[in-house]
Amino acid sequence: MSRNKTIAIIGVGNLGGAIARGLKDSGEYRPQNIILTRRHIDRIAEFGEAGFKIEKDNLKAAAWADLLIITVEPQQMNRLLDELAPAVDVDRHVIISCVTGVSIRQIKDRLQKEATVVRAMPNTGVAVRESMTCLATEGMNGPALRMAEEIFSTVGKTLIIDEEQMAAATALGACGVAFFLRAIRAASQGGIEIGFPADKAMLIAAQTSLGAARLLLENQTHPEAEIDRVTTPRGVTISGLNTMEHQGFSSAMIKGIVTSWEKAFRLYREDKD
Ligand SMILES: NC(=O)C1=CN([C@@H]2O[C@H](COP(=O)(O)OP(=O)(O)OC[C@H]3O[C@@H](n4cnc5c(N)ncnc54)[C@H](OP(=O)(O)O)[C@@H]3O)[C@@H](O)[C@H]2O)C=CC1
Ligand SMILES: O=C(O)[C@@H]1CCC=N1
Repeated sequence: MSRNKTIAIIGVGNLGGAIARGLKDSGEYRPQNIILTRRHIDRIAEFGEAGFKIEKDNLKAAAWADLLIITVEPQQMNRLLDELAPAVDVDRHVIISCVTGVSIRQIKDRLQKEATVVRAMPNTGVAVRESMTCLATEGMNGPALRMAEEIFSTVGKTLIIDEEQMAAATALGACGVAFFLRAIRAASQGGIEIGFPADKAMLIAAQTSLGAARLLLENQTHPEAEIDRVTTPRGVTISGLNTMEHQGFSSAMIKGIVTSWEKAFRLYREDKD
């Protein structure tokens, strides 16, 4: 359904660039059908060389594309929506906003149009087609939601949620990449301290975390069930785990996620730049 559509990714920074790479690598979307915008267009020249269209003018991009994937910062959203409003055709365009903390209602109010809007919360795993993308829409937008689901399913897993859960999806899924990477970094630092060179410590830590995640996803088990299989009685794992818990490991992760969730409600401010 979406494969023959033209797609604009508006505001190509870290996330927009990751989405572009993932869509191209999926083989399902041709870069010639994807236009990328940002104001400093020289910074996305590499995408032009990779076959994508690149454009400084958001209005031209919107006129060319059927689907508008928005990836600007929350504080940049109002200015962008004001600029885009004249080009948004409610009968043609589907807007997919990846912007944290800006509701569908706020987007439509700023556009002053009853546009079709889907919210998406992917993560930078899209670049390697391993994103966890939460999607939400409202009312009668089923076809648009299915289109968004189709797009993001080519770059990872998708889950449809209520819009009220978007801030939670941001903290757990989108910020989560950074949280788990920090855990991997800490593990590799431990590995260095007990004798591995940095590159080998990182390989062991990263591959081990990949295996741990796949155990959960493929066996559909609870982490504690998998942990029980690692913790040999009187063994070394349980001693390490208990020491980590005494130091507040689970508590730190939970408190960090709650802090990010709380902040997601406060990000949308008037025009930063
Ligand atoms: N990074 C992540 O992992 C995730 C981010 N998000 C959300 O995605 C959004 C983008 O995040 P992120 O990629 O990290 O941020 P970045 O700052 O890296 O990207 C934003 C990009 O938007 C461009 N931009 C700003 N205003 C305009 C405009 N008017 N027209 C065209 N381009 C514009 C900027 O480039 P220039 O200044 O050159 O125009 C910049 O490259 C945020 O809302 C964030 O909350 C959601 C999930 C995950
Ligand atoms: O840090 C941020 O605000 C964005 C939202 C989720 C991931 N990055």
